[in-house]
Order: sequence, then structure tokens, then C-alpha cells
Amino acid sequence: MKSLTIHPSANLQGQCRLPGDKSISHRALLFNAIAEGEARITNFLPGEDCQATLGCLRDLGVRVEQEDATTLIVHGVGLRGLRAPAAPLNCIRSGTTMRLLMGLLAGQAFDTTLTGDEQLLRRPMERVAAPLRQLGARMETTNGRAPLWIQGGPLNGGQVEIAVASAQIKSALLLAGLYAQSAVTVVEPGPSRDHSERMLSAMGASVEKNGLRVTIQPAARLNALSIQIPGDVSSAAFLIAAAVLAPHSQVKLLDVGVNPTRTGLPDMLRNMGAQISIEDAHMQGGEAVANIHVQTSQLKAVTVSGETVVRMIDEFPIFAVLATQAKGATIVRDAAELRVKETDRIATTAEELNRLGADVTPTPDGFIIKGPTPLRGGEADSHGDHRLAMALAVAGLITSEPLTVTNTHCIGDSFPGFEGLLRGLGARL
Ligand SMILES: O=C(O)C1=C[C@@H](OP(=O)(O)O)[C@@H](O)[C@H](O)C1
Ligand SMILES: C=C(OP(=O)(O)O)C(=O)O
Repeated sequence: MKSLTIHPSANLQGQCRLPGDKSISHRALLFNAIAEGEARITNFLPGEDCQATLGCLRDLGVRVEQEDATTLIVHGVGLRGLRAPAAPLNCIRSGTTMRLLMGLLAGQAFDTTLTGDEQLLRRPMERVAAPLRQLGARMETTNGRAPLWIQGGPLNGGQVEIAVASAQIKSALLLAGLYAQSAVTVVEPGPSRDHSERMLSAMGASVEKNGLRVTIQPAARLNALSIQIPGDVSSAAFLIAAAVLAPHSQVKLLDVGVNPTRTGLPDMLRNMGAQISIEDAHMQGGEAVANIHVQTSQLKAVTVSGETVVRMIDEFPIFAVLATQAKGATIVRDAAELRVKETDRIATTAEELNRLGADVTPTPDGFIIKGPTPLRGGEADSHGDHRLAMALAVAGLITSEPLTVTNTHCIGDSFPGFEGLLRGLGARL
């Protein structure tokens, strides 16, 4: 079992580029796989989650050449060109892979079985299966979870209202909509990340957005789209937090994706008093990209609720670490979704931070964190959750003694190179 020991650090300095955005990397692969033509994807995230998507697409007969770890050439097979896989598709630990594939495979002329690691087999899949069935999809889950069986076939159009603001559910329905007999409209309870809408439009699909409703028309084809993937703002969050917390630090992160559906963490940090600025914003391949400049800051408590939660849904383990150092009681609510991620992130984050001396009270839909509290070192466990592993590693920069985070292999699911980048800024690990 891999582990990582972090020593208290100060004076983080320098600039760096982040690996490619995970959500956009998955989509660039999946959508180009069913497009016409050849697409070159650069700054592709070579993390385990995106490798899961790549593996599944290869099993579906898509040819993808790898020039190097982060440069891929996808040879699109067209909307009807996927072929039946010889065995169940393995989505490993990637919820995005499984859920987007459910939508894509519902409309194919063959059947598929989707499975994954034990961690993924615990996560809810009826939330995708049930809305897809409203379009006429035929699929069965195992008590609401994977393994799941998809009997491909014709799909109807129509309007589907989804119960949670989730880009994964929305994207599955949009992919199914490409294959439906008439338009599919998805109505969300709140705005989730919109990378699918942007990329499908750029590839020639008709996607119309009207508030919380998005309508896609059945497509005859998608055009291949070469794309440079922006740096992942969810990975940047760990380096931002490191610079805010470690004394005398000043860091610049280059070419980070700053799509407004994703920037809840920097926005909240600014409300907490952090010195953080977003500079040189420009559009790149339909997504906003910018440099993020951040320095050591004193923080005050805030309340996070509603739409902001969705805009920083993957950032709560690291946000909780930041909140332990903020003056006052930080309250997170409306975040029950955290309970069905790689781990129950409300429970695991509270457990591990409290072990280090923090004052975190879990609630059904969030936490209350009182600060500032000194953190002690020793040992903390990731529970196999990449976001928690990295959050704890950053906490180790300010613990009184060195901190060993156990079970850190999972960091590679979303942020290969995390340790090297942190070390490059001067952290001692
Ligand atoms: O669509 C995506 O790429 C993702 C959406 C989010 O999940 P939900 O949409 O289910 O909240 C997020 O937690 C996940 O890391 C990636
Ligand atoms: C929840 C996450 O990913 P997924 O749902 O794709 O497993 C994540 O990366 O934090």
C-alpha cells in the first residue's frame, strides 16, 4: 500500500501547469470516438479515470493512437460505428465513465454489461438508468448499482426532469438524445458543469440551452474536434490551498480551466479573504482558460450552500482543510451528494480531519467546521479516495509534526504528478 509523508512546509514559490481537466478529457475521448474524422487531443489527462474511458472505447472498437501520455489521436467511428464488446466493460473507479457510457450505449444496436472496481460498484446508478428508461432505454441495475446490463435499441425523445443537479446524469441523457427519434430535453434542479453542451455544439450537434433546460436534437453526425484540454481547476484547488495555507507562499498556476460552472472554490476563497486573482482569461476550444495567482492568506469562515455547492462539488475535502484554518464556524449545506462520491466524503473527511485535531461536525447534507484549530501530524488515511488523499497531503503542510497519508495510490485517478508539482513549489514531501 502506497503512502506519502509530508513535512510542515513554508515558502511555496513558483509557477506550474496542471494536468488536463478530467471532465473535459473524458468527453473529448467519448465524443470524438463517435464523430466522423480524426481528432488530436493534447494535454489529455493520463489519470486512471480517463484511462478507464480509453479502455472501454477500445473494447468498443475505437482506434486511439497515443503519441505520448498526454497526446492522443482518436479515429472516430461515427455515431453507428461502435461494435459489441467481447466482454463486460470495466469502468474501474470512474463514475463519469460509467454514467456517460450508460447514455451512449442505450441507443446502440448491441447489448453491453458495465462493471468496475468494488468502490464504483457501491455508487448509485439508478439515478441514470431511471431517466434513460423514460426515453425507452432497456437496462437493469444490480440493486440500483453496477454491474448493469444495457440492451441497446431505439430511443424516444421527450422531456426528462432529473432529481439532482448532476452533469453526469445530464450528459448521459444528452448522449442518448443523439440517437433518439426526436428531441430530448433535460430539466435540471440547478446548474451543473456544462462541458458536454459546449463540446457537442462545437462538434455540430444542435444543443439549445434555456435556463435549467437543455434540448438536444437527434444527430446525423458529429464532426471530429481537435482540442487542447485546459488545466484541471479541481486539481488546481489543491495547489491553491497549499499556497493559501503554507506561510510566505506565492504561486501562479498557468492555463487553468475557469468555466464558471467549476470555479466555486476560488470564489468562496475570495469571500473568505484569500488573496487570489484570475488573470489573462481567454477562450480556448470553447472553454475559458486563465492563470490563477494566489498567496498566503488569513481566512474567515463562510457558509456554502445552493448552486455554489455544485460549482465546487469535488472540492469539499480540500475546502474542509481550508476551513479548519478559518476564523469562525464554516457551514456547508445542500451537499448530500458528497455522500455518494468515491467515498462518503462527509463522513471520511470529518473522520480524518478530526483525527488530526480539527473540529468538524458532519451533518446529513454537509458539515460545520470551527476554526482556526492547530492540526497535529501522525497518520491519516485516504479511504481510497483521491480527493481526500490530496486534501490530507496539503493539510500535512501545516501540521505540527510530519503527516503520513496512507493508501495514496488513488491520487493517480485524477492527478498524476501531484507529488512532483507540490515538491517543485518547495513543499517537503
Ligand atoms: O460530469 C463530470 O465530469 C463530473 C461531474 C460531477 O459528478 P455529478 O455530476 O454526478 O455531480 C463530478 O463530481 C465528477 O467528478 C465529474
Ligand atoms: C466524483 C468524482 O469522479 P467520478 O464521479 O467520475 O468517479 C471525482 O473526481 O471527485
